[in-house]
Amino acid sequence: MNPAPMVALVGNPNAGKSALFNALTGARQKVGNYPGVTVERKAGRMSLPDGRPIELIDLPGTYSLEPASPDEQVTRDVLFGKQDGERLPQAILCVVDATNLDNHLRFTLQLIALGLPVVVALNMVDMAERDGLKIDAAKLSKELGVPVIPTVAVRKRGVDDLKAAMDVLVGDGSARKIAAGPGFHHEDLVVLQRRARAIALAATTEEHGARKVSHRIDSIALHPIAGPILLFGLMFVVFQAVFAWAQPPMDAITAGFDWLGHWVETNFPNGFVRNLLAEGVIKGTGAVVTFLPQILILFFFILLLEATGYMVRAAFIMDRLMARVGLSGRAFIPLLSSFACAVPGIMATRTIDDPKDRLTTILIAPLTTCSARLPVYSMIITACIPDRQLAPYVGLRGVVFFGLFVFGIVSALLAALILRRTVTKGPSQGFMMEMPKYQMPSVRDVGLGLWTRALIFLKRAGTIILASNVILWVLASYPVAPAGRLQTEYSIAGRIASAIEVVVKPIGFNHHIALALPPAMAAREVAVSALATTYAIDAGDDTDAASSAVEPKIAKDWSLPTALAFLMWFVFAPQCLSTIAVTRRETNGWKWPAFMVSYLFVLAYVAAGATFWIATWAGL
Ligand SMILES: Nc1nc2c(ncn2[C@@H]2O[C@H](COP(=O)(O)OP(=O)(O)OP(=O)(O)O)[C@@H](O)[C@H]2O)c(=O)[nH]1
Ligand SMILES: [Mg+2]
Repeated sequence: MNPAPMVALVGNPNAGKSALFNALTGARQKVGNYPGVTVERKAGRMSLPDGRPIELIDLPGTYSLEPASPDEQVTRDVLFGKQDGERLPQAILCVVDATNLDNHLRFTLQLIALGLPVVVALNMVDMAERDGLKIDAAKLSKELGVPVIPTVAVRKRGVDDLKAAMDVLVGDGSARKIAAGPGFHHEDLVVLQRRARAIALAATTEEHGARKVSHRIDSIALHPIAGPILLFGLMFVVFQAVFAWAQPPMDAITAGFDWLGHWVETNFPNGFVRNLLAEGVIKGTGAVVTFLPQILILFFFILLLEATGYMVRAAFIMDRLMARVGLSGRAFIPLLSSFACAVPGIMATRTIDDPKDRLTTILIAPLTTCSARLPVYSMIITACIPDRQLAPYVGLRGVVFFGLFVFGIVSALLAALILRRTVTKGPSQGFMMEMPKYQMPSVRDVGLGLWTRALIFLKRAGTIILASNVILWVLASYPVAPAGRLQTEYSIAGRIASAIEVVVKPIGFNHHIALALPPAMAAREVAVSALATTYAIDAGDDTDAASSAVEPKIAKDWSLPTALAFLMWFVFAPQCLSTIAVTRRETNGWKWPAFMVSYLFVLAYVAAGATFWIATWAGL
């Protein structure tokens, strides 16, 4: 049997390719209202009206066929069948943004010139209508010489027509060969742009100036003074909300796990299984899962800001600052993704064309506050910072939390500044990013985004966090301590921790922290579950200590300087194996991950130590 014909989705960034891919295949690829969301090729299956299957490939957006950055290279390689073991696409589904026709058509003309069958999805016609633009698809089709189908990818409008057009296009299934490589010269591009503009003009039948909405919002959002104030204010509100709204659901989750732990303790016979379940599994994982509401609230806001198109404005505002430390403006989006997790953040650096710009961004990505740090920060803040209102709707905990995020950003910028003058020296480039249109966020996209985040988090809790914690529990429970000796000191893990303690004592760390640090290399949240578990082991059958909440134990056991030093450690330390692995993959070797791990550990040690000694000296 012949393999299903392959059709590649190609177009400028932010044209709606992934949204269309989702509409056609039922997949759940990430869509976002900024260029550079997709950085990898993703395949999916769709079927034509007669049931024949098509392999559809979603690709990173690109402005032309001359690749500038690694993600654009992916698109080019697929189009020319250059990827290993890859066949040539049978046809191209070119997605253009109806509100930005002349720019997008230039690339369409290049694609058509390749000689493969092309169908154009004239996407975002709803936005064009909103802007008072009317485009004659039939006329556009005549000018271009290929079928043009108006679509609204997010509402699945035009999908059936598109399938019908693709049916004709893939026809008998015999692939044509691409005639020549893209030998476009600069003059050609100018000619091409002129033709694109002429075609766009001819096909636009009506235009009345309603594009003012975006302009009016931007006159504030991009204002040199009002813009940064707005950005700062928005972020401030977000972090307040994380603490203000999350408490009731967090209490409910804690109560649920406490109930479960209690149930296990009363219904299982005393022994290995009961203790493993109660201390290692339920208290440990429970302590981490409790933070789900905070993570979801944070992402709710991030997703809203992404979907509306505001994030690119934020990038624009930050650009001056970023340029000063030698970062490319394009580094903003990867750094923003790093707030979720440094792994997709480092992958998103593929949109940066300059290799040294890209390397710098990879090296500082672990400094932005990823969501795995949130449970650690939140645990310490709840344990050590009183729940005080500084002003109506302004809580102290939210302010400290916000401060830690800002501190992460400032550290990343400082690190970039130093790296750019030493290890990754080179000229840096200015900002070049299209401003997307403002959009009302769709409930479905935001809901789906939250759902994905929740699944990622719960999956981590159920796999890597659970596994690390079970291993820790076993190592911390055996050999059983004789009467009078503390279990978490006598056990195997306890002895390893005592060795580590020698190194970390000078920066104020105690035995429990030394126990938690090695397993937290697997994932930062393990620091929380490990503390919950080791405190549970020490409490033994003491039912007063039965709650899985760790915060009261920390509040009782740790001095404030120790807690602050622990926080500082987590701002800097490269406590994450996946980040190291992805850095190795993206930089093709061990040199840069090794460098990254060393500089971050040194920074973590120095920062934690300085914090501890200054706090002690200040009498905290
Ligand atoms: N109103 C409207 N919005 C759309 C339409 N198609 C896509 N969008 C929105 O446009 C934005 C970009 O969509 P994506 O599918 O991520 O764009 P992309 O072409 O895959 O972008 P890259 O992966 O960055 O190249 C998202 O916010 C979508 O929700 C449409 O037809 N109408
Ligand atoms: Mg995409």
